[in-house]
Amino acid sequence: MAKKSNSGGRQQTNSTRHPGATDAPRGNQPTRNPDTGTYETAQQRETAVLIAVPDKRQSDTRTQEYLDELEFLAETAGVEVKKRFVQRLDKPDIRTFVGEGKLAEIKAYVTHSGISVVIFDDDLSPSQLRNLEAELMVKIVDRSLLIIDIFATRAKTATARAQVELAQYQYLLPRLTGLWSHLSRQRGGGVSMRGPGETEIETDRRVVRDRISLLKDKLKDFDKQSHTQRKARGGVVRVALVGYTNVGKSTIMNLLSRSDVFAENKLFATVDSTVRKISFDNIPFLLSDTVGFIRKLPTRLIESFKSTLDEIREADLLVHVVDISHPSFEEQIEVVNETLKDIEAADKPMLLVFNKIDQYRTDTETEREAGFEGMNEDEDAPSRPTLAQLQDTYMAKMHDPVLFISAKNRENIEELRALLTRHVAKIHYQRYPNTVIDHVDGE
Ligand SMILES: Nc1nc2c(ncn2[C@@H]2O[C@H](COP(=O)(O)OP(=O)(O)OP(=O)(O)O)[C@@H](O)[C@H]2O)c(=O)[nH]1
Ligand SMILES: [Mg+2]
Repeated sequence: MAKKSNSGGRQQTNSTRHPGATDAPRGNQPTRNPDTGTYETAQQRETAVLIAVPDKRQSDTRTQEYLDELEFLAETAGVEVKKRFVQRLDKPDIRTFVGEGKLAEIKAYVTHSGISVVIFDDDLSPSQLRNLEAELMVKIVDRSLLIIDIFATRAKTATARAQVELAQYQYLLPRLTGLWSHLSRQRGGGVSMRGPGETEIETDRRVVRDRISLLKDKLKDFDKQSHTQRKARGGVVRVALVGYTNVGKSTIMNLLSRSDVFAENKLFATVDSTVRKISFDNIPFLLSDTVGFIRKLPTRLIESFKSTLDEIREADLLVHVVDISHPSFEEQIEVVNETLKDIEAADKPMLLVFNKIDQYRTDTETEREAGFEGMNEDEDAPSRPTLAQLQDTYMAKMHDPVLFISAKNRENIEELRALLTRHVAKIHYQRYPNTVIDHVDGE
């Protein structure tokens, strides 16, 4: 991202690129790539520090897990993380989020190491953002902005792009300061357009508000179109793959539909939803791959992604994919269930698919691989059970059907296909009781 920048090759992440920025290239003479139309510079990746302010109850392990995720997000956005700062506070500082002493420590490091971005694992208020920018004199990025930025680089369809742009402008509106004042030029009006006595910032706010209502109208049109499209699909059973980001949804989609949806080891590889028509045992159904969830997903983003989330809301069956190899997989399940509640899709029939069993390691296995077996014996952290133990626990405690697979090694994929067929067939024949059945598996 630092290498390729639509906004003209200044060294910056998308995090600083507000929607619609059209600055001319300057700085270290970027060259324009004729194929992509973007500007490229020989500059190095941007460097960042991460800041977490957990409350006193949060364990160190948990704090580091959250920071691992934040670092993964930062890397996905093309930023290299150099250091993490943690300050335990019952309540973040109202003015600068971290306390005075910690801020001085961060500032010394940032200045000394030439850090260009400071990333917070929480959302900052507009005034905290301004104060921190003034104190640290580098770009300040909070969790929402980081996620919105990644979405912005990933959105491909017109709908997803409009949804992201809406989220960007909604984020920007309360944070407009003098920095953004050149936005007003984009309306083409310049000074003469302004009413008497109006400040530049007020003009900018108006520009942004106009843009927000335009985007909302545009999205309403898209909604109407997709509503018509969905009607045209008739009563075909609809299945949606849901889950935390990076758990393997797109990989499973590709396996089941033999299609070629973009999957990679980055967060939010999929932002647009993809729908494929599949037929198992002569029963057709639609399978959609959807945007992954994450903890503290900005509510604005959820709201503006309404059209994409409709795919989940209108599904007959959800396939909840979990990455069993992730240390926080149980919390991830919770986050997904909570988000499903938020979008009013929690009451749907669900299959729970634990993926990446090939990558699952118990503590002993991890230690053996790292060559220091037994070293962890007296730590109070609960040890990880074996896969067989986990399987037993989950089969017993979940009322949803459960399956353990490896999409990578194609393990238990036939079982997944059979389970899906059974459930799709059940819904299909409830809907069309008079259809002749060629062959239906089980149940
Ligand atoms: N080891 C292992 N890796 C897997 C497996 N399934 C998928 N992956 C990898 O996990 C990463 C994420 O896979 P995706 O299919 O992009 O995940 P996703 O859930 O669609 O992710 P988002 O679209 O970002 O929400 C990729 O690098 C996959 O190759 C598996 O069974 N085992
Ligand atoms: Mg995906």
